Order: sequence, then C-alpha cells, then structure tokens
Amino acid sequence: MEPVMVPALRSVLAVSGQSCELSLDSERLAWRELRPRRDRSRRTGVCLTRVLQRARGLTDSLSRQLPSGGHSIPVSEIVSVGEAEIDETYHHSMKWEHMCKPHAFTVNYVQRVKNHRWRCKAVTFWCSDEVLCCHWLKALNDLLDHQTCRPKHLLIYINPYGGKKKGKQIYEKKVAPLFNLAGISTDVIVTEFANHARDDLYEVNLEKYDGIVCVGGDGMFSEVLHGLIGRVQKDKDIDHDNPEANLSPCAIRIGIIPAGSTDCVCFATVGINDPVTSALHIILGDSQPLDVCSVHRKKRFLKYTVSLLGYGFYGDVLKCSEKNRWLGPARYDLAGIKTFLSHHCYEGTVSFQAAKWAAGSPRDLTRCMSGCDICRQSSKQLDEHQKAQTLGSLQNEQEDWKTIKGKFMAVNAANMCCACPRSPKGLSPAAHLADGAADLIVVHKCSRLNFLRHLIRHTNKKDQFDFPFVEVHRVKTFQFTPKHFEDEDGDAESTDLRISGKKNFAQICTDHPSCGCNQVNSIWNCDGETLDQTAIEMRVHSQLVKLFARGVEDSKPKNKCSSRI
Ligand SMILES: CCCCCCCCCCCCC/C=C/[C@@H](O)[C@H](COP(=O)(O)O)NC(=O)CCCCC
Ligand SMILES: Nc1ncnc2c1ncn2[C@@H]1O[C@H](COP(=O)(O)OP(=O)(O)O)[C@@H](O)[C@H]1O
Ligand SMILES: [Ca+2]
Repeated sequence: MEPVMVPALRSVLAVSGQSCELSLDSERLAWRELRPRRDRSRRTGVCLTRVLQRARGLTDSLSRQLPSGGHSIPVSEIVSVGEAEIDETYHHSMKWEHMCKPHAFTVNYVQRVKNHRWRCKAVTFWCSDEVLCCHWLKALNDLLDHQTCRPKHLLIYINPYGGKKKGKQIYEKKVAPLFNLAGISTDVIVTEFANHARDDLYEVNLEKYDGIVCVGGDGMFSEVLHGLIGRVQKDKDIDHDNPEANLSPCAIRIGIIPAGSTDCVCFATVGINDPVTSALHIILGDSQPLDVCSVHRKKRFLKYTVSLLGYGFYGDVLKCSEKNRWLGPARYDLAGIKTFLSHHCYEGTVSFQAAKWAAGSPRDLTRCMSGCDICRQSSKQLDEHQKAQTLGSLQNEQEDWKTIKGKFMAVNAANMCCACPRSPKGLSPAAHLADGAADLIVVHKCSRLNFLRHLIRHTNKKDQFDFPFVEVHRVKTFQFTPKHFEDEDGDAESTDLRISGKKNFAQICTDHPSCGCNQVNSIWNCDGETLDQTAIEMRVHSQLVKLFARGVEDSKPKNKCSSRI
C-alpha cells in the first residue's frame, strides 16, 4: 500500500498521569515520557492538571528533552481510535474537578506477546483541551481510513460442532467484540449441517463482502474453500472436472478463527491457533496467498486440499478417528496409537513430476516465513516457465515423470509445512505456502521401530526425512495407483468403494499373516476429509486463494524471509 502523506503531528499529552511527547507521521504513532515516572500517588487530578498545564508550555520546545525509551506503534497495527470513555468512578478517582472537562482519546493497537500470539492493547492520551483532542482523533482516523486493505463487511460461518464444540462461544466472547471495536459489520451464519457453508457460498451475493471467515477446524475451512473456489469457477464457466483446467483465482480473502481439532491451516499460516490473534490479523487486513491442490480421478473432480493429502498412516488415522468423534480433538491421539500399532503398509505406484522451477527444496533447512523470498522467487520462475511452455520452447514435459513402485507406510503430499500443536514444525518443515509446489513424502515399508522413530521426529528438531526408507520430492503434480488397480484393467471407472469392497475383504494381507489383517487399501485423508477414491492424481494451483494472514513472523528477524530451521 502507498504510504499516505499527512503533515507530521507532535504534541505533549498525558498518558497515565505522565506527560509525554506524542508524534504521528504517515507510518507511526510514537510517544515518550518527558520525565521519569514517580510513584502512583502522582496520578491525582492535581498532578494531572499540572502535567497538562505544563504540557501547554512545553509543546513548542519539544525537541530539547527526550529521555531514552518510549513506545511506537505502526499505523498499520492500530485497530481503532476513539474518544475515551471516562466513567464516573474514574472521573472522581482522578479528581477531574480540577479541570473544567477532561478530553482524551484511546488508541487500540496490536501488541505481540509470546509464541506469535497477538493481543489488543489500549492506551489513553489525555489532552489539555478539546480542540487538540479532536485534532488528534481526526488525524488518526484519516490515516486509518487510508488502510484500504482492511475489511469492512464480513460473512462469518460458525461450525458449532467442530473441535470442543466451542465455536459459537469463541466467536461471541473473543472475536465479535474485536470486530465491533474495529467497526467491522458482520453477517453471521451458524451452520446447521455439514456442507451448509459450502452450499451457501454458491448462492450468496459475494459482492457485499470484503472477506469470508470460518470459525472451526480444517474441515470447516475446507468447506469454505470448496464453496468459494467452486463458486468462482462456476461464475467464470470453468469446468473443475477437467484436471488440466486453469482455475481462476479467488479475489475475496478467507479468514480462519481456529475452533477445531487440528487447526493446521491456521497454525501454519499464523504461527499459533489462537482466536484473538487470528481476529486481529483479519482486522488489519493481512493477506497471504496460498497454493491449492486439486485432486481428480481421471476426468472427475474429487476435492481440493491445502494442507495434507495423506494415504496409509494418516488416512487410517482419520478413518479410525471418525468413529470416536465424541472424544473431540483427543480422537486423533487414540486413533494415532491404534493405527501405529496395526502397522499396515500398502502396495502401489506413485508417479510425479518435479517442480523444477521451485527455488527451494524439501531438505534445504529453510522455513516459509512472512514475506517469504522463496515463494516470491518460485512464483516468478513458475510464470516464466509457463510462458515458455505457451511459446513451445520447452521440451515435452511428459518425459519428466518419475515412478516409485513398492509397499508404503504412508504417501503424503504436504502443500504447506502442516505445523500444528501436535507437530510444531510440521510434516514437511521446509514446505512453502505460495511456491506453486507441494512436498511429496513417501515412507516405504519399514519396521515398527523405524516408523516410530520417523514419527517422533515430527515432534522434535531432528530431520524426519533422514532415514533410508523415507524419500521426499518437491512436486507440481503426482498420481497414485494402488496395486489392485494395476492388477485389474487399470482403467476401471467404477468407484473404488465397489472394487475395494470386493477385494479388501477377500484378500489376506501377505505382509501381516500374524495379525491376520486383510486390508489391501487405505483411504485418502484430504485436509481431514475422506476421498471415495484411492487411485488419484493431484495438481498444485499456485496462489489460488488468499487468507487474512501474513505467514509466520520471524521472532528473531535476520533474513526477513526464509529463516534457517
Ligand atoms: C509418537 C508421536 C507421533 C506424533 C505424530 C505427529 C504427526 C502430526 C502431523 C500432523 C499433520 C497434520 C496435518 C493436518 C491435518 C488436518 O487437516 C486434519 C483435519 O483437521 P481438523 O479438521 O481440524 O480435525 N487432521 C488430521 O488428519 C489429524 C492428524 C493427526 C495425526 C496423529
Ligand atoms: N452444523 C454442522 N453439523 C455437522 N457437521 C458440520 C456442521 N458444520 C460443519 N460441519 C462439518 O464438520 C466437520 C468438522 O469440522 P471442523 O470444524 O473441521 O472440526 P474438527 O476440527 O473437530 O474436525 C467438517 O467436515 C464440516 O463440514
Ligand atoms: Ca506450496
């Protein structure tokens, strides 16, 4: 955004009974105390009056005495500004009778606390007269009016059954008051059934809104994502059943208020799953482009995914967890243990095309941070690559397919790092939000102990790919075909469920004669939703949607973008 040119403003006002020099330019609001703070007894009306009287005299000779220390807020992080509410008790305790009428304004702003968490703080500035107070209020509000990226009207979908079933409560207690404070108007829909939000987005007048917000987990986000992408393609007459279609990007941003079980999309794009932090990112109008992967079975669209598309271990965890939904987020822990103990592997073929133009690689020890250089560079290189393809100056890409045949514990595509509270660095720590590529992780058949060692590394700082049975590739597309599809004619158009229904229970797994398991197929976990097909193809669509987020901020800024793991 272009900085707004405003005449710099500078005055002496009082903050908590202390005279301060307050200054404002188009970028920042800053203040410093003019004298060191004494004890709290100085916070009386008499002192405050004196402070303000003295302030009048000081206004012209400010530059002389600025002690070190002070506060500074970027204008872009001010939530709102308003006349201070001076209630009766406060008025009397401050002995305001010594002043004819108090004049003060309050600035609400973002303060960073620990672990990427944000809070809304307030500071009140007391003015010597009404004219000065109005002058400051106007200058600040003019600057806020120029923050054009901020949403004014939002459409909110709340899943009342996600996570610990607290979505509605979280929204009403923690989020709605902040949206009110920021002057954002909202239309709120509490969903009544699964896919309510998705279907509604096909009908709703999107022009009325500056953003869509979902309150829930990754499943709820997925609903909104499907509704929005589907709606935009429908409006533009793009056939999403065509796996080669160039999908049209969605201009309207999506916000996520985390109230689910994993909250991976929120965690990986903000750095924490905290409703207040997410609400503040929405208010400030942050924008984070996000790659979206489409999943097809031949010419049939199945689903979109932005975080994990996983077959084998994560598919089985999901299947098992659904039976215990009543346990809330803990269902995944129980399912994780059960699935780990059952130790299944699945046979099939994985084929992929590497994302040759991608600037990073899955094991380069970088992380996708706010304003990521690797995402920027990759997307530039992808544009050039696509232009070259259109001009026909690239060799036939069909030759670039690589194939892995075998027995797998897991086949995962991570379009982002997939960090979440269970795994703070995620499934693929160096994956990027907006590089136009996904990391394909293939965990070959291995012993229980080795698989456990691999899983444990998702929770500590060690490299989970540093095993001979794990391989990882940065890809633009991949296909998976389970063994039984290859054994059949490989062209079966019938649904997997019919085929697997027959075969799964007929064939005894040769890998596990001792456990007598008869499972040939796993299922796909697609951002926490199941797919009804096992033979699939996935393709990454670079930066198809935008979120109200800014990527994870570096707490120790060195190289602003891609910090070392
Ligand atoms: C012995 C220690 C083992 C620890 C392994 C931890 C590995 C965790 C990786 C988690 C990746 C999560 C990827 C995100 C998936 C979500 O989209 C999905 C749905 O979320 P929600 O809608 O909010 O419920 N969550 C899952 O599939 C849960 C995976 C849990 C695996 C244990
Ligand atoms: N009112 C509703 N009743 C039942 N299911 C719903 C409702 N609203 C949304 N859903 C579905 O609930 C599922 C899980 O939602 P989510 O918010 O991701 O919670 P969790 O993280 O606990 O899985 C999603 O598949 C979503 O489509
Ligand atoms: Ca990506």
